[in-house]
Amino acid sequence: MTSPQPLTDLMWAHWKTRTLLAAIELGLFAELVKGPLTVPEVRDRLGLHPRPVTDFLDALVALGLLRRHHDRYENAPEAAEYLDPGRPETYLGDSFITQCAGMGDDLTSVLRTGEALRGARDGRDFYAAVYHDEASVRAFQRDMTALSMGSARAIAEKFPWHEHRSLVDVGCAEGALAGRVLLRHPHLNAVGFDLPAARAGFESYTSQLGVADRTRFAAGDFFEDELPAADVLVFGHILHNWSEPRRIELLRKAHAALPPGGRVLVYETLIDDERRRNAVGMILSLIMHVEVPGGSDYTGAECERWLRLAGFDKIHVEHLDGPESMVVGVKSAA
Ligand SMILES: C[S@@+](CC[C@H](N)C(=O)[O-])C[C@H]1O[C@@H](n2cnc3c(N)ncnc32)[C@H](O)[C@@H]1O
Repeated sequence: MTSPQPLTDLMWAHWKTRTLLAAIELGLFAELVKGPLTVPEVRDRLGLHPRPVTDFLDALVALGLLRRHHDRYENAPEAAEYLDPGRPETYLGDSFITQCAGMGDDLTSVLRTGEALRGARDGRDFYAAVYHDEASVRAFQRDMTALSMGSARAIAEKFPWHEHRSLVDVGCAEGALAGRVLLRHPHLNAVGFDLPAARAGFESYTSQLGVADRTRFAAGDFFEDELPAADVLVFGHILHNWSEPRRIELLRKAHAALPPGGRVLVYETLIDDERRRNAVGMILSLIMHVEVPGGSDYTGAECERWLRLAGFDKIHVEHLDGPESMVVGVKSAA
């Protein structure tokens, strides 16, 4: 006899996420930022029905998202840092709404038809659709910042930045990676390279962080234009948007833009080489199939092969944070 628990765990995992989504949609965490509240206060402020509200709040306590002292509820530290919309630098609430509410409903049809959401044919269609106005560009960028923050902090610590003076964050979005690294390493300068629509977000984010005097935004299309030169070129969550030949093309461009001794750094939700353990990596790969045909996540070994084809050596793979890892390669002197 086997236990049904691996299956029922998945069912409860869905409900745990659903409960969190309801709290985000209702504005609960934002309300608790103002101070601890009792059940009747939460009920009144959010306009909730009295019957389910105590179970709702205590379920969030059990999930570790709220804390209860006597009859008052407050945000747990993780909720205070990542679910407070007043902290856009780390806010993950919008990511939960875009990643979890509704989008996965299309997975079955994508698996049947191979057609991506909104009929996108490749990453270009995807970004053209997502960047339809300034507000949606900013929402996408904030999402990226929140999702990449763990990796950005880990890269600021683990990469040998003291050996280099400059970096280009290729497909920088708001510049979360460049911002974190520059805050930690005052000797560095950075260029954020992205489509023109990303400029306003990048410039506002880096000036909020106080690193604008050491950053510059370069507008361009990484398939049409050369990449700016620097000691280190970073690709964060870039390669998984594109087909394999496109990935190799970008890495070859990076090789051309680096000086001898320069490094390329690819960070991504890398799938483990055996394709057995990093479920998040494989699920994110499914999300790529939903969003952009040709897009998918990949293993460290696959990335290492592309880096070698592009001319890099001394390649290593290193874990960063949660399900994310980086692959680093060196451009050796000819
Ligand atoms: C998935 S986001 C990753 C953002 C950031 N590197 C991170 O890890 O959070 C991909 C980025 O690539 C940019 N991008 C997409 N197509 C591009 C192109 N053809 N040329 C330059 N940037 C592009 C997008 O605008 C977006 O900012």
